[in-house]
Amino acid sequence: MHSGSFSGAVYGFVRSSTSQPGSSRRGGGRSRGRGRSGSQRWPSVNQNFNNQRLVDVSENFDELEITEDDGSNINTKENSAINFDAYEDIPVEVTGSHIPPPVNTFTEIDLGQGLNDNIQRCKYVKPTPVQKHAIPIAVAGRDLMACAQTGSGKTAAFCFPIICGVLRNRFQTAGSGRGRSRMAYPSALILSPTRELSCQIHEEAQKFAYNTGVKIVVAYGGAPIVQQFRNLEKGVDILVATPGRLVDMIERARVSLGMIKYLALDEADRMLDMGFEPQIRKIVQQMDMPPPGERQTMLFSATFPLEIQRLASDFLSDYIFLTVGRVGSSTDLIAIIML
Ligand SMILES: Nc1ncnc2c1ncn2[C@@H]1O[C@H](COP(=O)(O)OP(=O)(O)OP(=O)(O)O)[C@@H](O)[C@H]1O
Repeated sequence: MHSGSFSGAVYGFVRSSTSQPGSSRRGGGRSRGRGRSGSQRWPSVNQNFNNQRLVDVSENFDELEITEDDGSNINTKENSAINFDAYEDIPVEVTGSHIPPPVNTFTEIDLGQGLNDNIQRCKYVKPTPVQKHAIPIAVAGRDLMACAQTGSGKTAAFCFPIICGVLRNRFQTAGSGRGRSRMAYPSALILSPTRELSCQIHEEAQKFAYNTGVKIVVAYGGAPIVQQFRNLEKGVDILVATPGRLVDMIERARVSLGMIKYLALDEADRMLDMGFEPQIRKIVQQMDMPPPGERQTMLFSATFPLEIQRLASDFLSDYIFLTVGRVGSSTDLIAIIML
């Protein structure tokens, strides 16, 4: 059982003053804050919408060195998109059975050399609170319901375990399903509400997976589907998609979810606000996706209204419930849910 008494300090993450203009993806003007100083190296995500040219991380990452860092400069400009000083008072609640302990450094978790190198390239020295808890939980193979605000570092929290898992499975399975047919068989699916968020997740995930051989493809509506099919044909391990476009691709028999081992839903409350629940349920429950227990599912949401609680109980299996900071709307909170 989970208690819904989410009180405490106001969420303490702040945006870097170096955030890219135009990166806001919410009507309310909330910015995603992909703004560490190094991000000026990356092409604007908006470029992708027009010319379909996906970001080539290698063009940029080769310039970045892997540097040993003792964590003493975590508030320097290099990685100050997040104000780590604001962490101290952030309330964290974790409930569920056999909860893996949180970590204080990324190196405490066995993420593999390739991912560790890329974490250093990204200048992520210290995990954010959601990363401290969510990464060990997910790497242990557990399902997770996480309530955390935008800008808290959720992208890495679900990408690191997924990339790590895909790499581990490489040794056991044939990989990205290439060569079978024109049907793509991703082993991980990340659902997000908007094309902007999907592109941002894709861009981050490419950095994290740089040089590992893990193939990440993004699919979103409002852009020609043909180019996205071509990207899928080159092979895909991790598919980042908006719900409507993914349903379209599945119905055209170009994507199968039959090999999915990892499912992450980012900003689940936002997806429901946008009316995506039928598409999400179709994707997760009515296609060929393995059922809860046979896949690993991570559900991220800023708020925890009844609809999200229902999704959690329908999509997750023996899950761990993590709350970092104050959950969005106190009136939406329901005190108890059953595991
Ligand atoms: N451990 C870390 N160390 C340094 N910077 C980090 C760390 N984790 C995330 N960041 C940076 O902080 C910013 C916000 O992180 P991120 O975009 O992952 O948050 P998010 O919770 O996924 O946001 P959203 O809700 O908008 O999806 C990004 O610029 C990201 O690169």
